[in-house]
Amino acid sequence: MIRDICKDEAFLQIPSEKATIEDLEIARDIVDTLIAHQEECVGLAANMISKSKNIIAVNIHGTVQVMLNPVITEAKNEYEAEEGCLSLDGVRKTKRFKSIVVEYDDLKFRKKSMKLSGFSAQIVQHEIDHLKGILI
Ligand SMILES: CSCC[C@H](NC=O)C(=O)O
Repeated sequence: MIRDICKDEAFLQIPSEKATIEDLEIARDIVDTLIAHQEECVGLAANMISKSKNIIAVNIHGTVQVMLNPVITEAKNEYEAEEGCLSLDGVRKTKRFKSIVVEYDDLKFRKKSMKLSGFSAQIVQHEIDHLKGILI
C-alpha cells in the first residue's frame, strides 16, 4: 500500500539546490513509484520516498510530469479545498488556488513554465507543500 512507503522525511523541509544528473535517478524512482501506485496516488514528492531533493512527479490528465525545483510564480483565485494526503488520515480543508503558474527544470534541465488549473493545480500545490515540509 502506498501509505507504507511514505516515510518520516515527508515532514521535513528540503533545501533548494541546482538540479544534477543524480536527480534523474531519483526522478525515475519517484515516477516508478507513482506509476506503481497510480490507482491510489496522483502525485509524489521526493521526500515522501526518503529522497532529500526538490523533485515532484504529478499525474496531469493521465500523463506523469516530472518537475525539478518547482516554484509557483503566479497563483489566482484562492478557495477552500478538501483533500487527502498519503501521509495523513482522512480528508482536511486547506486553502488552494484555482489557477497557478509553476516554473521548474525538466529532465533535460531546461527551464519550463506551465499554467495549470483545477485538480492539476491542486496536486502541484500539494506536492510543493510536501517539499517545504507542509502537510494539509
Ligand atoms: C489532491 S492532491 C493529493 C496528492 C496525494 N499525494 C501525496 O502527496 C495523492 O493523493 O496522491
